[in-house]
Amino acid sequence: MEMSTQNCAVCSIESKLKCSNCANVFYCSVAHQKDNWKAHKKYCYPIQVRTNDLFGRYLVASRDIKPGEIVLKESPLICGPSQITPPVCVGCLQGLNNSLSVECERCGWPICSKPCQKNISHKNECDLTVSRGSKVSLKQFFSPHPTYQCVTTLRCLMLKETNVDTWNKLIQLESHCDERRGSVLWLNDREGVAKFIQRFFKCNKWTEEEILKVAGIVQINGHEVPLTDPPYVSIYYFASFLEHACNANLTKTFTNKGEITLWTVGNIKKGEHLSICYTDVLWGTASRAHHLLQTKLFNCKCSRCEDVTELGTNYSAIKCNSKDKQCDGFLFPESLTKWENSWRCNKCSHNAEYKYVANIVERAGKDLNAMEKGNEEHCMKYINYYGQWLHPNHFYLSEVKIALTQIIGAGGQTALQSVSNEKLLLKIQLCQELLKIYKVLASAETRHLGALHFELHAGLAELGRRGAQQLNNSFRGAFEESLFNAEEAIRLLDKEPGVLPEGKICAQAKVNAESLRVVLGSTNAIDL
Ligand SMILES: C[S@@+](CC[C@H](N)C(=O)[O-])C[C@H]1O[C@@H](n2cnc3c(N)ncnc32)[C@H](O)[C@@H]1O
Repeated sequence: MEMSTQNCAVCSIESKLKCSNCANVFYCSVAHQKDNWKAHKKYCYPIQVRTNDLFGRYLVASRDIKPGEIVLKESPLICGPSQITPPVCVGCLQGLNNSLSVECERCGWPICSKPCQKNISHKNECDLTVSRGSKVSLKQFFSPHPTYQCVTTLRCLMLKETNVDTWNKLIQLESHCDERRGSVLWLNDREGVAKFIQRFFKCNKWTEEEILKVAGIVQINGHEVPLTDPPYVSIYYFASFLEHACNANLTKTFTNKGEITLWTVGNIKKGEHLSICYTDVLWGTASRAHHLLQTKLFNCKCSRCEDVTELGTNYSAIKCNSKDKQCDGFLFPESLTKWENSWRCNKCSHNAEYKYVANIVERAGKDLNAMEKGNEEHCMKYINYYGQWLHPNHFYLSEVKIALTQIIGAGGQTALQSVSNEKLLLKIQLCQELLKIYKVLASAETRHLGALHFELHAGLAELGRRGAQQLNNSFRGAFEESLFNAEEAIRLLDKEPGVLPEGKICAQAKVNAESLRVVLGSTNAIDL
């Protein structure tokens, strides 16, 4: 990382001119800035690496950053299959099935088609399998296959021989190898990755310790990339220094080529910590905390985790079960650190045993898992039933409500036309309620927010159409609001790659917004 300096990056003369994009590098003249551009552009981002005891290395903004700005865009150091995955093509990493699979002629690893055999990233496991003396033979494609557990770690280990520069970057990253030792994940890595590599490839190139360190680097720094189904894993260099916050200030997207792009939704001040969310923002605090501790080995102390009401949204709250039936309060954990202790009502101070809370949450979770998510009737039943115990904003109810916003009128504008008025208004109301919650909880979660804005836009456009048919004057307002929401969807989803559903939603929103502008007779098109 280039350090902030007052000396010209080319001739070392003291200088006040600094690169306006990254604010990290100084030049004595425009000529020297131009001379250095080729070398500098790889690092020209408004970020600086800092270190403290709590986070280890982390990134801060090196200047004020405006909404929509790209803060970092970089190619991966390495890509490979997820550790737990059914067999995927070892070339392009796409999912396979019995009819879409051939074997690499040299090593037998499954590929989707002959050209993938020559994919350079496959050469690692291919060469090692050839020197092992017998081919891989995989016959089932539906459940996670143990042989795949080692592939990405193996590809990282091979960098030491094949690409020393990349290896030197990778090996600097956090592995938590000491803290992980003895944990369930570490024991699994020892058997399924370290011992497996040594046994399967009949190879002693690396010690168990070396393999476990690299397996740790993959687990701590790997990003799940949704460009394939199932997603694959990539490790990036600078992006690995980003700290986690459940209400992060950066949005992460991937380009069609697999680069990571990190950008801002709101304003960020110079010196402010830059963060992404390592876990699922739709989960309640207890699940997020558990996941972060198990997989990334830290306790999150962000403002959302430090508040049992989750920033006033009551996202984990349960209805009070006091004998006094009049109480319309909600139960929250008494202790921030121990959600398994008793819960207390925010109105009548009634104390509920954790057993009572756990029982409701467990049942609601199991029923949600077992439920057919695309079924409108099941979703309605779930909301009515669990609405008896859970806060209306509770994470399980919110998840089902998100599904409902997509199910009602699914299939485009013509499908929405056959939806009853009551259902149409429900779709609109749910979108508005959910947007209110998630703008507070996770304002950088642009995929969810963008999709909700799109559904709201669609609902309002249909409301406008019905109003116009009945010569009801309110239709113009509905169309205007619909256009606003289409524009919001575009703003939030514009950096999504075209291959992902969100990229397709964005493309549709652009078409719809144009039609709405025509309907409204507006010529003041916004910048897209
Ligand atoms: C992807 S790495 C981030 C870079 C890392 N700090 C380093 O020095 O390489 C993830 C690790 O950073 C630390 N970390 C990230 N966010 C944190 C947070 N909000 N609180 C405490 N530790 C955090 C944890 O040790 C976590 O396992």
